[in-house]
Amino acid sequence: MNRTAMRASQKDFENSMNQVKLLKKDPGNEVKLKLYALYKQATEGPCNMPKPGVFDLINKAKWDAWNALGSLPKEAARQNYVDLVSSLSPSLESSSQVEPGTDRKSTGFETLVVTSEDGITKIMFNRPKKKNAINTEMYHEIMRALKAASKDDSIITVLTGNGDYYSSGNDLTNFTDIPPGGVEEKAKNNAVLLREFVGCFIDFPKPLIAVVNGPAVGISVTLLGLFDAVYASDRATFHTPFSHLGQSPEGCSSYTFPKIMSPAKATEMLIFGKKLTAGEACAQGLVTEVFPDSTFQKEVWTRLKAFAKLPPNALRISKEVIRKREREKLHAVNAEECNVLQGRWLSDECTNAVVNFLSRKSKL
Ligand SMILES: CCCC/C=C/CC(=O)SCCNC(=O)CCNC(=O)[C@H](O)C(C)(C)COP(=O)(O)OP(=O)(O)OC[C@H]1O[C@@H](n2cnc3c(N)ncnc32)[C@H](O)[C@@H]1OP(=O)(O)O
Repeated sequence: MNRTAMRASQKDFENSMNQVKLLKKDPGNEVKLKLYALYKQATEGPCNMPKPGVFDLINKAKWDAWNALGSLPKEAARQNYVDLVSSLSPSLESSSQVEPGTDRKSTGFETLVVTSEDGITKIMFNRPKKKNAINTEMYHEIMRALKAASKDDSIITVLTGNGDYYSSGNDLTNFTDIPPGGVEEKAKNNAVLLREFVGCFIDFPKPLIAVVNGPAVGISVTLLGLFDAVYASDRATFHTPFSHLGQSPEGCSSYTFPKIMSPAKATEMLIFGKKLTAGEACAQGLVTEVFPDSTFQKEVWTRLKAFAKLPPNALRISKEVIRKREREKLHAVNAEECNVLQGRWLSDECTNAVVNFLSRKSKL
């Protein structure tokens, strides 16, 4: 039978709504918008909402999708919804076969896989399909994982990424869910979150090691200045395109990078957005050592396991001796950077860059 013959019953429609809730594999924004629009059309008829403002990106996209359905009859929208959900069945079937560690809830985290073994707590960014972009939930989960790791019985803590990226930095959709207080409140909330987040790295008491498995962007790069060692695959790149995004440096990089790599080299990266290869980042002191990608995991984890057998108190105390003089200064730098960024996030330069990325007009 031709399913487009507008025969979907209310029961079919309800079944499809339930199926959507069971989808474990994210069908992507385009499909989610279509589902939203068809649902609204099927239940309420043609779009009857006032058009949201240009900066209210998510609600604007929803409104556009619904409005685009024009005067499509409710029954047709209901049928189209049922057909669309049934076309997603491959992702329904495969949801139970998702490999461990790929976008699946693990040890109480939605965006991370956190494991503890051989004296090493590994915190792995786990949004590979989004290049491990750090959304608001992930900022909170990383803080929670770091706090737990600082108290657990592991000797060292490692951050790494699942998939081909280490992390593409701040999830640019973080700028889109505008609270009732408007964009000013959003910028303030983000500044508070960022300050607390970076503070967890400044204060982390055990050796903290980055295993940079692939490209790193934005905040995932700047934070490396607060790590105790950084091991990188030769596939990794290091990119801080803040000016391109109308933003300014964070993660204490305005202080750590000029110290690590000289003010002139830091300027090329932080102001002009020069992307470094792993070899260049190593030559400039940001990366401890680079390994061929083919042997990266094996060589790095062998080394880390050996580190984790060292006397834990000696490791902690040595870290404290090395870092304690700088801690107060780093907190002050962090506060200032967040303050400056709060202003940047309200600028036209930043808004345009985010809108261009989200509307697929630009990429790094
Ligand atoms: C609240 C605290 C704020 C702290 C501020 C920190 C500042 C920063 O971190 S600035 C850096 C921000 N990051 C970016 O500007 C990167 C943007 N992403 C890209 O330019 C590209 O995605 C890429 C070069 C990283 C990868 O390009 P590629 O062609 O290989 O893959 P895509 O198809 O673009 O990506 C797959 C998928 O992932 C989504 N995505 C990737 N990165 C981000 C991101 N940073 N924010 C939001 N979404 C991201 C991308 O949109 C794709 O999604 P769909 O499959 O749904 O289209």
